[in-house]
Amino acid sequence: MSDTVLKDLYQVVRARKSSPQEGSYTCYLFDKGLDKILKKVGEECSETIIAAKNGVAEDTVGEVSDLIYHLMVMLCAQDIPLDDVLAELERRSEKIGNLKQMRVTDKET
Ligand SMILES: N=c1c2ncn([C@@H]3O[C@H](COP(=O)(O)OP(=O)(O)OP(=O)(O)O)[C@@H](O)[C@H]3O)c2ncn1[C@@H]1O[C@H](COP(=O)(O)O)[C@@H](O)[C@H]1O
Repeated sequence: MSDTVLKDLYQVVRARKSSPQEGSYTCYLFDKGLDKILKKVGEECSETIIAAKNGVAEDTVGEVSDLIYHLMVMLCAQDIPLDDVLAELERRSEKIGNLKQMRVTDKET
């Protein structure tokens, strides 16, 4: 899988917002508005939990993918750049990585 798939998905979703297309599910969601988008995020979240609880990996992968797509729609609906989320994850990764490194160093001394 390309590591740009998330960025590509976000770009497609953003393009749907600025230039609506016939038959586009994304445009249908933008037309319905934020409450509908948030309802879908909630539904997909619940379906993800149920799939994970059932323990069928293939179903969980499908539900997580639905959830991520709807999160991308939610971010676009609120004009929040995906890069802000990626930067936050990167910041946490560095911060938590540094903390773990400090703990290892503490144990060694
Ligand atoms: N990743 C997705 C994606 N994941 C899920 N879905 C749609 O999300 C919907 C979720 O299904 P549900 O049964 O929960 O909902 P529904 O009953 O169809 O509709 P609701 O009335 O409940 O909203 C399905 O119609 C799926 O097709 C997606 N639709 C689009 N994308 C991506 O968005 C791009 C643009 O899609 P369009 O906007 O449709 O051109 C596509 O190329 C994909 O990359």
